[in-house]
Amino acid sequence: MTHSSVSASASPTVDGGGVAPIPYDIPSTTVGVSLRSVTKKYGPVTAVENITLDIPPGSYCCLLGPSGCGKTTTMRMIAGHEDITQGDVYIGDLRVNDLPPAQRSTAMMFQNYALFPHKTVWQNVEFGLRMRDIPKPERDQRVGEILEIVGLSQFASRKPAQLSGGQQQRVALARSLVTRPQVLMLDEPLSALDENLRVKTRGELRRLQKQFGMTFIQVTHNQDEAYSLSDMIVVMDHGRIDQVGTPQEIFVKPISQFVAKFTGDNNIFKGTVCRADQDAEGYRVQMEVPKLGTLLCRGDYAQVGAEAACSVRADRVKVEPLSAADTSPRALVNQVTARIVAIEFTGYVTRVTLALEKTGQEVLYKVRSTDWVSQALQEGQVVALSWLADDCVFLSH
Ligand SMILES: Nc1ncnc2c1ncn2[C@@H]1O[C@H](COP(=O)(O)OP(=O)(O)OP(=O)(O)O)[C@@H](O)[C@H]1O
Repeated sequence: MTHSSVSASASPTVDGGGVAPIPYDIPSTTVGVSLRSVTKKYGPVTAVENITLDIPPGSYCCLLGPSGCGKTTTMRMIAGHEDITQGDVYIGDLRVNDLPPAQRSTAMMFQNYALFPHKTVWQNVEFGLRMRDIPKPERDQRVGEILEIVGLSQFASRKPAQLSGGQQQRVALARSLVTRPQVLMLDEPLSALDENLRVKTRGELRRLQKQFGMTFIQVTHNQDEAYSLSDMIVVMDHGRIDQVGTPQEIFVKPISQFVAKFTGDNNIFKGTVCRADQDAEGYRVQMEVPKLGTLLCRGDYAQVGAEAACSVRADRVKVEPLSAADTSPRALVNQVTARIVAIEFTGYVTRVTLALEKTGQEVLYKVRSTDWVSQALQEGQVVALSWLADDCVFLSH
């Protein structure tokens, strides 16, 4: 799983548009990470349960899930800061279960950056190289280069307290990268930043990861962050992996109620599979939803009689006045009446909450604000709510 990485002469840009190759050969290699049936127990608590996962070399992987689902424990086992109760961890082709962190070619960037407050930016970045007894001329060269890449050369003699949150974050990143790890792990690296800076900094992180071509593994509980950064998202729940996929796959095709709830504004309907017909694109599934009737959705596999659910994204539902709704039998599939209970203008998008007339279940509708205004619908109004079977995703559990 090893491949050679970058070495080029173009100048790096931190603020520029394109992704410039880094000007020297760090890291010389990058590798992937594999977990094989990995379990971690703390006494009676199972923090991570039987996880198998392959993170390809050079990818940006986010471990996404709610607090306590086992993300940090998983990352710490890869980095060697936590013993593995069962299973194997490989970095590249090397089984690392028994290797101390310093011998794993990994680096970890912590949530609070863990910078030395009394050392300058330069000294903070240089620290790891000193610990490795790298001679001074090489230290100077490597620290100088990495500070240039992260755009901090002019701040080299400042102390961390004299920097903004985003700049401190970049010092921490430079300090992790300067040791030339093959895999970089980042524990909620953006959580200390305010919203604007978070968005800007995540763009920088992604750009640097591409520049270096190095495997990044990041822990986050923020789905926007995972969507914007990742090549690969691993959604975790209660110590297990629920779904692995690209951001688009997770967004468009969640496989479980948990993923659908956690990763987006999805409307979920629970019921029983009453019919499943296979065609070229998978399964066309009919679900019987108590008090609501039959809904049609799409899935990769469904078993008749199984209790399951289906989900439709808030931006894929259609809302229209009852008088305008098509009442032909075909159009009545996935069409229900609902009352508008709340309208929330959030700028570009308006979020509309509706209560289904038959069940009272609340459903979210997200619409471009300009479109909403032209629809001229009011709170309290009863409307027709519908969605296409192709936009409705079958959730097996
Ligand atoms: N040292 C420990 N001793 C006992 N239980 C632990 C220990 N560390 C973690 N746990 C438990 O293991 C589970 C997973 O914790 P972990 O920190 O990996 O979750 P997380 O998804 O990273 O959460 P967060 O987003 O809050 O950091 C939790 O139930 C936690 O309480």
